[in-house]
Amino acid sequence: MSGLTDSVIQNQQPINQANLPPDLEVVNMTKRFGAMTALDNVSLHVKPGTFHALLGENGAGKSTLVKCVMGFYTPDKGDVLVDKRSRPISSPRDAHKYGIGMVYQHFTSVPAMTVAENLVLSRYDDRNLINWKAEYEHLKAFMQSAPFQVDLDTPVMQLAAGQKQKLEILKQLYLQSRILILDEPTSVLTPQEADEVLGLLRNEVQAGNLSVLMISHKFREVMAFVDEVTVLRKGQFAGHGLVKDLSLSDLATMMLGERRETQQLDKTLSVATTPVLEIKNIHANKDNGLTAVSDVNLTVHSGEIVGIAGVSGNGQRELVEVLAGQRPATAGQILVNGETYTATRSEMFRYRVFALPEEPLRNACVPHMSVAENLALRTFDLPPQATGGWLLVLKAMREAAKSLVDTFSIKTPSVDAPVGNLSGGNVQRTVLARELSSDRINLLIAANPCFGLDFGAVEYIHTQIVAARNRGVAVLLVSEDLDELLTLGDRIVVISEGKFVYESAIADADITTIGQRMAGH
Ligand SMILES: Nc1ncnc2c1ncn2[C@@H]1O[C@H](COP(=O)(O)OP(=O)(O)OP(=O)(O)O)[C@@H](O)[C@H]1O
Repeated sequence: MSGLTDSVIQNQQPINQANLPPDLEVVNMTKRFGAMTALDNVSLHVKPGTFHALLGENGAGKSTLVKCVMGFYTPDKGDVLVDKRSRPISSPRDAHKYGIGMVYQHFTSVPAMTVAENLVLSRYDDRNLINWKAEYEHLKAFMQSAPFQVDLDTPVMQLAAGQKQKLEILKQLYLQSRILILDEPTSVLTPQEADEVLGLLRNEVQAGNLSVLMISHKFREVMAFVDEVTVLRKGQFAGHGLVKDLSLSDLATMMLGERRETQQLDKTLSVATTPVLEIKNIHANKDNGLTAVSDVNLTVHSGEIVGIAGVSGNGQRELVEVLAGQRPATAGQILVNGETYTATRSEMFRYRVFALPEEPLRNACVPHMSVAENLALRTFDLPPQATGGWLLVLKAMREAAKSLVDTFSIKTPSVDAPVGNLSGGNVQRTVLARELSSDRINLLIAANPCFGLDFGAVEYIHTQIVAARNRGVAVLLVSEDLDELLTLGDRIVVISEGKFVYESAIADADITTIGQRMAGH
């Protein structure tokens, strides 16, 4: 456990046994989507005042289970018991009545509104008239007594990811939820932010104020903060236990059903000399017109992975958007293969630039279109798919998709299923399959490519990125996961307040200095 974790956990308060959170049980729950059984007779028990993790590979049924508890889905069979009594829950509003609240993987706050406005908006009461002055005083008092603080007057769009996640948790505390369900709460946080948020939650659990049920893919966090785990595999219950009795390899075996060796990443020795991407004096603004990126310069060569480290909200997202043609640069120049590049679709095709963006379902997919159509988004107007009549095009598209689904192990009922129905990890694999499968790739820009993925998928994606690099692809890897950058990168750059403030070959990188630069020192 880190020093930070220790200090956060030590602050214990006496437990009020009489006022513990409710007992939550899921009993024999089954949920089908058409012919597909997403959840098959699964039971789970979150005891009052415990920190419980729900583990499983991508597509194991974790989100489906918690969505049934929250009333988003109606299970085909099974019960939710709160304090040992079966409760009808058909909406999050019902769940709230029983003290159950959920923090989602993606932020749900309204970006243009302030923290205070978002908190008031999150309430379930139907008051038409809001007495803002009284409300604001109430919010100030709430914030002072909350385990962590976020400035009430800041518009949400100006908050860094860590603060946004804290706001999502604060919303639930404000709503007086006693059982908090968290869907991968730390995916958008740095390790330090994650330790802080989980440590604060752990304090609340130990004080008997909260129970937590957390979906997680991060073994480190499970080992450090969690009391009990329930594991799902392919929609079925695969195991349960106390974390103190389980090793990492026990957890992995429960998840996968078999013992399995970890893969080695074989980076070939390469001397990177041919510049592929040149970023020259680039400036860019945030949505609100304030400076996001200020005078950054960087060259990425063929056969190298350059990692950009930084605390989220320091300009990395805007920089990637400029490189992906989703945001204009306000000054500066980008070259690819020595020629001016403005990231239009035709230039991306001509210069063979591929992008793995953050939040792929929103930024790189059309959710209601099928897996096959989404896989073909880059190539539908090119041969062989674009030759012949429409029926032939569709056939070619489905054939190409089937082969990609196989190669990239995408779990989908068929290539005709809407991509929006896939689990988060499988959406990510779909985008990855589309972007990485081309042998024409020259430059890969990846932003947090392993967000929300199980450890098997993470390993797979890392292997694919390194393989691309070994083939001579230039890779710009933006990640909030420092370990990922140190494992994959050849060089590392730190971005802070929109500027590059540190650069080093990975072999010579000094972790303490990187941490200090990330924190703006
Ligand atoms: N609305 C839906 N319609 C059809 N199938 C669905 C729907 N939601 C989920 N599924 C399927 O149910 C299965 C379980 O998905 P679920 O999202 O619960 O997995 P998960 O364990 O949360 O995965 P991940 O870690 O990738 O988020 C998957 O095969 C998914 O494709």
